[in-house]
Amino acid sequence: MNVIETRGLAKAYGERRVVSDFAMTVAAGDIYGFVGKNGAGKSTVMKMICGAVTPTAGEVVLFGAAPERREGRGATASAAADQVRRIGVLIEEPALLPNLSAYDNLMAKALALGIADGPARCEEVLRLVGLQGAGKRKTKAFSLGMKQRLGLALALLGSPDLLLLDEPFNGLDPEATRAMRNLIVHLAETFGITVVISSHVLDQLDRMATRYGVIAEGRMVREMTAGEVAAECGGSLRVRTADSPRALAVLEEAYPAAAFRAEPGGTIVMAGDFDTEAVARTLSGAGQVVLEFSQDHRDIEDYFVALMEGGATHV
Ligand SMILES: Nc1ncnc2c1ncn2[C@@H]1O[C@H](COP(=O)(O)OP(=O)(O)OP(=O)(O)O)[C@@H](O)[C@H]1O
Repeated sequence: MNVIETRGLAKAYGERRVVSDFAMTVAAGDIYGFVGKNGAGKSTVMKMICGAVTPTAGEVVLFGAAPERREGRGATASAAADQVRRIGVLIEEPALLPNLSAYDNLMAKALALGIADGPARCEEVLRLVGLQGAGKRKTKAFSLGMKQRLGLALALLGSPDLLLLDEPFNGLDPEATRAMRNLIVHLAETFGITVVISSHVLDQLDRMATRYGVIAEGRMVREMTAGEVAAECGGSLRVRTADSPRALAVLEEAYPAAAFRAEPGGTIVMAGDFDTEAVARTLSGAGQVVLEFSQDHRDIEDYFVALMEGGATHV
């Protein structure tokens, strides 16, 4: 089931279009890395998904059904509210009451949400985010990392099925970043929560995301699985020999699991990272004269920057 599907989503502020014809699909259980340059429109999209910003055009289908389709037009507003209640949101800095303790901040929201077992739930989410020892402290004394964790606790209070996290690693040191990442993965794996994370910290996303969406100038450039990113980022070996069809046959036999592509001009491209000497030995052992040989390494940063710039994406 798709937890989020946006169709033709658009937002303009006055004359300025910041999101246009935006199509995004997030499946249940995804940890979806939402990637784009500053100002590309990530926060605006997330705010439209959770109902904080009204789209200029298009629709957001949540949990497999647009409210009016599921409930009939009369009940649209309450159905939409039900859907929004299933979303936990951490967008920008969490709005904390500085003179209240972490626990009281949580209790204030628990009361507003009408959560039945408020005190127990507040203790539970404090424990989940590793703040059980700091519940009584006023939040004005919290470090940025603690504030972010408390923001996540607030987002978790209503037991959401979907978490929208906008730059959750912002301002965190490496240790706090790792703790936040482990926590997000734990939440996804233990409770089956679907997570959308916008972040510039690509190496963190690389360790957790199962799917990606890349936004540039308010438009979806591409969505892909982590496997596709790995395959496309994993580098490639380019080989040109005097007898390309024969060399291809030799390599396919020697590397049955590898993916090959033959380019015009006789160059063979093997997707992945290889022991170049072993490949060269295989070819020369089969009597093939190697004319050109190069290993191309791409990293995830280069790959996403190219996508965000609208550049080439293939090996
Ligand atoms: N309320 C608003 N009024 C006018 N313009 C806005 C408003 N909110 C956002 N924008 C503009 O919309 C564009 C997209 O902003 P948005 O915050 O969605 O981008 P982003 O990808 O989240 O960027 P960042 O990575 O810097 O957070 C920006 O140019 C921003 O200035």
